[in-house]
Amino acid sequence: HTEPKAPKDFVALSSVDATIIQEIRYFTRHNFVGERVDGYRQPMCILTRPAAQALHKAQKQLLRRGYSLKVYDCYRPQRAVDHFVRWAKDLSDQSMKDEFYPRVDKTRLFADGYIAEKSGHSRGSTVDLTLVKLPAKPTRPYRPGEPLTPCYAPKDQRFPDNSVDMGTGYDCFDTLSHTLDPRIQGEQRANRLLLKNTLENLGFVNLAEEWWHYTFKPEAYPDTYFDFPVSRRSLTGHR
Ligand SMILES: C[C@@H](N)C(=O)N[C@H](C)C(=O)O
Ligand SMILES: [Zn+2]
Repeated sequence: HTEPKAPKDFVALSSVDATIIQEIRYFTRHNFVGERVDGYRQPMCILTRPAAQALHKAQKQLLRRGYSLKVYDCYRPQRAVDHFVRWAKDLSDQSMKDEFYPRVDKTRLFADGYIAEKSGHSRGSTVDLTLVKLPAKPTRPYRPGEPLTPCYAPKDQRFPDNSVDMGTGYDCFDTLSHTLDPRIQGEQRANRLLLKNTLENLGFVNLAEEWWHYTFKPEAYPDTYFDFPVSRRSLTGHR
């Protein structure tokens, strides 16, 4: 049967900037759901062209300072958000709590602003990302069932990530992930601010609850929630 296609101003980020590192977590089982999320057919970053071009500008500035961007999530189909909603209603499934939301009750994740039922990601101009100091270290895959460590533990105890220390891991649903949380100081705060200042200068707006979440403004599709799958095919022969 036919899946919806992306409008033609959506692009693969790799075609605009091949140097930006991609670790698409919802394609893997290493995320708060603990399984591949609906609609992620390939581990790729799709965005509206203006958002991708703005990330390319940010990357050029950061490379000069010895850093690279690394994206964890970009365009997110509505069916993926619906998967999050279904997962959130199933209180018997807390398999990833010990890493991703140890101190937040699962019933609070939407009310506390960590996950949205209508997400900016589905509009195509929102991205979750971090900084990697170059040269990037290799990473190891997550092994389903491995012991989990809280995402706010000291960096050397958290699940290994070749990113700089932002004070918490990605998708750490905790007040410590609030971008300007006063408990985050020193190098961790400086890292958050380097990402924030670089991106805000180029037109991105941060979500105060999450140091990793940015929307490029003005949005090409401020009120359309797309549902084409994350795959090369969604971009071929598109409208
Ligand atoms: C789930 C997390 N990565 C995220 O993107 N949260 C915001 C609030 C969203 O779902 O749009
Ligand atoms: Zn996000």
